[in-house]
Amino acid sequence: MATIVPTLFSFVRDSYKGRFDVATFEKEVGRDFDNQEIAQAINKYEQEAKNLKNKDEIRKVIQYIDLTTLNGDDTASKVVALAKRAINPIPTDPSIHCGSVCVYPQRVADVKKFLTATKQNCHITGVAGGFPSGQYHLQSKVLECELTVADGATEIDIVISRAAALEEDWKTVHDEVLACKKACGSAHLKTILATGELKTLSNVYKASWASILAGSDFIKTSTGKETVNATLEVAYVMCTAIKRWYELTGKKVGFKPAGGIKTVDEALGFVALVKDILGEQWLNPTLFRIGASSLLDDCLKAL
Ligand SMILES: O=C[C@H](O)COP(=O)(O)O
Repeated sequence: MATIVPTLFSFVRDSYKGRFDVATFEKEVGRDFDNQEIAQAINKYEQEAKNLKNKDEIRKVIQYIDLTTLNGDDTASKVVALAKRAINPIPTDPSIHCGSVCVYPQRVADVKKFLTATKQNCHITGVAGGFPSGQYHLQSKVLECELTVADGATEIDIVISRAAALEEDWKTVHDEVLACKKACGSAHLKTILATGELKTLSNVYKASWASILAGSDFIKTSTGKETVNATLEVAYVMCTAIKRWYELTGKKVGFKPAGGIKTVDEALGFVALVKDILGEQWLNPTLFRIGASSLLDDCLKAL
């Protein structure tokens, strides 16, 4: 049995690899979400967040953070200052560091140069692939992923085509993510669904599934630039998709809520949700990140 189970897992996983079959996709994603059930679960996570609020959990939250700046006026000195903060977010405790520093493609080389010069390590996330609108030619999305990895990004955050998603063209959503995944090489790919623009929870589940099938290492809620960003409701649906994929294939896909998460209380709501749906095994920076530009400030205040 011990040998049969992994073999079965890899058979299911390999049968999905690199191809998109519309009928199989539709069969898998044809499910409804019970809004009342989700509302009850969210209420529970918000309560649990209060119980989780202690210094140990806050220190863990700091380690989940992809410390982010995504502004038009970002400069080399600004992203280097951010990288220093990501490497040593709690000045009195050098053992703690953030998950990564997250910047625009043109600023990746600045961070890499600083890390090389100072012989320090930190994951560099580059947002690429037409972030944040996704309204670019696929060739340019792919080239942007390649250039950003060449500049030193170890993780790439791309965003799906909402145009294709809203037109129910899930094959295009899948194929674009697959092309970007190939362009990333060994860099980890986090695929942003921009859930605030997907209109329905059913679309959020379908976008999750298309992105997972295409080989995303993580799925991420939002760019931080949509009107509505990370919510516990979409997190519930996305984590349900991650769980289903794990049950089918034995493969763990990470989860990254991002955008508008500013307080420890909000962050701990996502921690409670991940713990409930995916289990403790997901609660480490390999499988769980929080994309945030200002959450660290609130964490340090609460310590
Ligand atoms: O990916 C990360 C987000 O862009 C950060 O959003 P935020 O500035 O609302 O924290």
